[in-house]
Amino acid sequence: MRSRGTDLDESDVRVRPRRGGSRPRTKQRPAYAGAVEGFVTGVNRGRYDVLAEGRAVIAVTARELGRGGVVVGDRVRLVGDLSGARDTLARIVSVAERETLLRRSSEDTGGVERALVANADQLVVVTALADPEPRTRMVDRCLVAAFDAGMDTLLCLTKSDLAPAEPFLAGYDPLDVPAVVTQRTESQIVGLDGEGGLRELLAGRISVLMGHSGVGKSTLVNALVPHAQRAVGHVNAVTGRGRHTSTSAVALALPGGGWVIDTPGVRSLGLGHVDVADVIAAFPDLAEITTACPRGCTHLAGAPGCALDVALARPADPRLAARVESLRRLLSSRLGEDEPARRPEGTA
Ligand SMILES: Nc1nc2c(ncn2[C@@H]2O[C@H](COP(=O)(O)OP(=O)(O)OP(=O)(O)O)[C@@H](O)[C@H]2O)c(=O)[nH]1
Repeated sequence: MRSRGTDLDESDVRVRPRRGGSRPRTKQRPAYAGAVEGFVTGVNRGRYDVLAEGRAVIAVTARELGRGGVVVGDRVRLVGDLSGARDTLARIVSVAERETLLRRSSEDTGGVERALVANADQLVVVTALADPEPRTRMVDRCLVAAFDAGMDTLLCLTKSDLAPAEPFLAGYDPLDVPAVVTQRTESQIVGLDGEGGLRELLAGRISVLMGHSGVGKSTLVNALVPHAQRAVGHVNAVTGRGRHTSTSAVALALPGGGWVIDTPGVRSLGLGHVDVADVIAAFPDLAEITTACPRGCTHLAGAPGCALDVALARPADPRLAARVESLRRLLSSRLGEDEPARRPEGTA
């Protein structure tokens, strides 16, 4: 897996250039003797929820780590009071190198980039088949963010009692994105248990759940994680939208091992940071074709000299055309925001 993001280790923090000297750094740097490892499960106004030595600890960060340097999913080292007792604080002194990093930009054209979740290996895009209507463009954009982050993807289609999944799934078949379909009944959630069910697909992994408000994400999380008590909202009958009852990303331990990281209902996901090559790398057959493209090729339909067009012009694998078309849909979803921002419910 690709490595990204902070590659601080314990000995990198607290090291300041020696005044008047530029002696090369040696291994004998100040280290935090006795620092213990922890896993960041939540971030709230500069305070971090960390699981360390089996206890839930609240921590702040060492000044050297800067603002926003630690996100949910980070593996950190901690010093200070690790008792987890009320009114005690530990201190995060280093952040381990990240295996993946899910990010968003403030805009599609660049803008401020923000780390969202570290070290997750799977992005689960949760979409209702109806109420609210599925939004392909937003799903595509979530997939692009996942591929950029080096994460696997999974589509979770909820509310199959309201609409069939097949028409929606047909659009993703060429991309080979796996999918699971769920439906809540009075007594259970169909698609959760058993072979190929959501529980199995999440087992032992660190999965980020992302989806619009009202798609039924909290309903799933509550079923997956006993005692999660994620607030379940109501979809407004007029707007078809939920109420953003979840407010910040939080990592919840799955009973059988693994984590789900529940994120607040996404409104927009700026993709200005995304490198096209990272997205294409998720499709090795197409990536190979694009090695023949001119430098800086956008790989969109009609891009001058794009090797994908050349490949399409030859009689080839009948699936290729569908794959190229779907990849191009993903790539063009990067351009322009998801939808014009709508006012949150209840505001004038
Ligand atoms: N018909 C139907 N309704 C469902 C299903 N799953 C959840 N719902 C309902 O959809 C509404 C929204 O569910 P939530 O679980 O709160 O959705 P959410 O995505 O977490 O929304 P936020 O908390 O606003 O982020 C609730 O009224 C649920 O009872 C389903 O499979 N079928």
